[in-house]
Amino acid sequence: MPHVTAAVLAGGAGTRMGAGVPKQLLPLAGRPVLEHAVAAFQDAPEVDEVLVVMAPDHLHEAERITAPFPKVTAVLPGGSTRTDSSVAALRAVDARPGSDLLLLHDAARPLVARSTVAAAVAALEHAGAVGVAVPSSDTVVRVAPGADGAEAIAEVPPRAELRRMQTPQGFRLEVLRRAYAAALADPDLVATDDCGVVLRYLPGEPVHIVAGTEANIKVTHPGDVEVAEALLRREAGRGAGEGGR
Ligand SMILES: Nc1ccn([C@@H]2O[C@H](COP(=O)(O)OP(=O)(O)OP(=O)(O)O)[C@@H](O)[C@H]2O)c(=O)n1
Ligand SMILES: C[C@](O)(CO)[C@H](O)COP(=O)(O)O
Repeated sequence: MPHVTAAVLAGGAGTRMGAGVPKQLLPLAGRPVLEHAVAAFQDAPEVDEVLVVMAPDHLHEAERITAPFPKVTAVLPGGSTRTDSSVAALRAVDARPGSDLLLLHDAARPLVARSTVAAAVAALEHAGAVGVAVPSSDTVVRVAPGADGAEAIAEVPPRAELRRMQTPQGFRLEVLRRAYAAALADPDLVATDDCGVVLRYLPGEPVHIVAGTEANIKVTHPGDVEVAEALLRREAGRGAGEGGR
């Protein structure tokens, strides 16, 4: 059996939320957002170990929140971008040989389903990289400045080919290691997720997709915690196990 490490990325500042504290520390149904995300991996039988990558000024809060979770083996300081925090997780795993698979998950996605974690790990039996995604119900367009300089539609990609990426995103360690070795040598590296890093820097490496759930939202803007609370209540109403949580 492969050794699976999940890294919960909680190194962000929550600027868009504007709460005065990082959004992963905000209460969601009585527990911090971060605790929900960590609990999802603690409860996942496929996961052996959990690392938490926390905003450097809030390491002690993360240590306190995660202390009851026996799978949490380290709380590490994050970097200034999400990519830097992913690299911090990768380096920590690399420094302790024994891991085969690494799942990178946004702490800001506290409603990740157990079935999603299981599907991501299962896909790594045959794939080097896997992302979780859902179809888009909106039409998604690419924009560019028009002739008058104002934003205009430049392209309407076929919606059936589009997916919205979520986390966790999972990798065989040697794949993520090679991808980031190339990425970090690129002075123009800009990435919004880790599957994108593999796709760009290891073009021969297929990145598989498994279906996510609509409930796996990323708490990002004011009001999202209330949405997450409503989703949690709905999942609780469906009963444990049903609805995937
Ligand atoms: N330097 C960073 C930035 C982000 N993250 C984490 O990556 C996830 C997704 O990032 P995002 O939603 O952008 O979180 P923030 O960076 O906190 O939000 P904002 O951009 O509004 O400041 C979050 O769990 C966040 O804590 C991280 O570990 N390290
Ligand atoms: C990784 C991610 O959650 C996939 O949708 C997303 O790209 C993170 O973006 P953010 O700007 O760091 O929230």
